[in-house]
Amino acid sequence: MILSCENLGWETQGKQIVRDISLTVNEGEKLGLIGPNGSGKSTFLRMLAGVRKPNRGSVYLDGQSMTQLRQRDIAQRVALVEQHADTADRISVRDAVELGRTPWLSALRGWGSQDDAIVARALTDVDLTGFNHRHWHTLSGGERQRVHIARALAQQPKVLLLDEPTNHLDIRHQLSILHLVTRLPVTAVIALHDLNQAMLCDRICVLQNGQLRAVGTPDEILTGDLLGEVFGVCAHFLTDPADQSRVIRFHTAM
Ligand SMILES: Nc1ncnc2c1ncn2[C@@H]1O[C@H](COP(=O)(O)OP(=O)(O)OP(=O)(O)O)[C@@H](O)[C@H]1O
Repeated sequence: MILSCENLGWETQGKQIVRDISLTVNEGEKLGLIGPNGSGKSTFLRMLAGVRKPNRGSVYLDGQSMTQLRQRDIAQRVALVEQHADTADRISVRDAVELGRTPWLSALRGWGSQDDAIVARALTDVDLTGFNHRHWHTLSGGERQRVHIARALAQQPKVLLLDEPTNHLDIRHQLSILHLVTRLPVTAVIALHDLNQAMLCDRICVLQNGQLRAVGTPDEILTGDLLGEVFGVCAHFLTDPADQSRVIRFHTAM
């Protein structure tokens, strides 16, 4: 599914938080979303998900404006994992992930064995097999993060929007979630603070003060000049002898 937006903007209290963003994310593409704290990444993702109504511009799914789609139609197509997502205390892990199936259920189409299999698969994908009956409030931060990702996977969306999906995870789970997402047959936008992880994406989009500063391949975008201008750091590029990939080391700017 192609996700696009035109002249997207949101302002509050007279302050323009996201301004005039036009962008197309191609079918199956993984787009990394980077930018300093407060640059508008979460706000932009929420508008792409249809959760925050833009003040200006529109979001399109395969060319159809989101405003023409019912909430249920959007939920069958788009899943969002928010940065500080919470859920009711008494819910079990299994129940939380089953919520991902809600957009697909109706009076005519009740819960079936196929839904059980999808939920079980989602739990396996995030390495939470055996957590079915654990209560949400007993989970660690990283386990909660993985439950939210499993809920989004169980939704079987065509567009997956992830807001810093790795921020609570240990390094093994960071890598496994990123590799899982990059292999999924979905169009994805992933907000990331780890710029080395952002290099796994097909393209990277840089936000600065709510504006689209640049978009392109990791090699085009992650240059010393741009990182200096946007993040105010000095970047040095090394080569990993294991696979010849580029690694960025950061230093405070003088
Ligand atoms: N409801 C709101 N009312 C007032 N200001 C808001 C609101 N939502 C967001 N902002 C402001 O808009 C700016 C962008 O916020 P946003 O959360 O989108 O940034 P971000 O790039 O995701 O930041 P971070 O990297 O810190 O997560 C911030 O300065 C934030 O304080």
